[in-house]
Amino acid sequence: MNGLMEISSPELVRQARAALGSRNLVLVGLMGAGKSAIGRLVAQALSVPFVDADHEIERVSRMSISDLFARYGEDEFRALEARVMKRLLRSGPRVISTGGGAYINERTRRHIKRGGLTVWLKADLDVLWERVNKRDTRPLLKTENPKQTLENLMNARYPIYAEADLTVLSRDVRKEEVVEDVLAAIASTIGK
Ligand SMILES: Nc1ncnc2c1ncn2[C@@H]1O[C@H](COP(=O)(O)OP(=O)(O)OP(=O)(O)O)[C@@H](O)[C@H]1O
Ligand SMILES: O=C(O)C1=C[C@@H](O)[C@@H](O)[C@H](O)C1
Ligand SMILES: [Mg+2]
Repeated sequence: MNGLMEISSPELVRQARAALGSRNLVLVGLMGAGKSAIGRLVAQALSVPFVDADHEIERVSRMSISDLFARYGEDEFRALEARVMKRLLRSGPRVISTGGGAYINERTRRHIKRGGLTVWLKADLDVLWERVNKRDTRPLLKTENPKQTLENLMNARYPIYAEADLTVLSRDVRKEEVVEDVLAAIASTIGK
């Protein structure tokens, strides 16, 4: 979906935009949750800039995420991710879609908590699997049983994603519906 999205309620957009103020909206969650796809649409609805942290990491390193993992390993990737996130969080408002492991890393999570309003896009295993099994660009899923790996990641990570300020269910419905749920969740923080 690349065209302009139909948001049913301009009032909802207005409330969400007012609630966000100058903060960054930071989307967290597992691979396939829709952080990139939904984040782009939420930014468009709110008329604020959108940044995808994975793309930003690829841009500054001039390498793909897969190559970064293969050449330098996960620890180096996480250190780079933490630096990029810290910089992205310095000014707002914008919508920042994180990589799936960003919020799990303690250092990066600290930066995020300081600099943004966080939304966990939560999805169940089958929805995630349906979405991620079409591409093999995710280094952590290059295992013998990637669906099992995804389930293990869910079990390990869901308690940490649950620390996010807001949770929205990313389910098998039109993206616009999930976008509206995100806007409603942001709007609900007004005055808090
Ligand atoms: N509500 C939805 N309905 C249908 N498809 C969706 C929905 N949300 C996301 N998708 C699709 O699922 C796929 C994965 O989504 P996306 O790339 O946004 O996930 P992500 O959370 O950014 O994952 P990663 O952490 O790997 O970057 C994309 O092809 C996207 O278009
Ligand atoms: O869940 C994860 O740890 C990752 C998710 C992707 O967004 C990338 O940031 C990378 O593949 C690692
Ligand atoms: Mg993404």
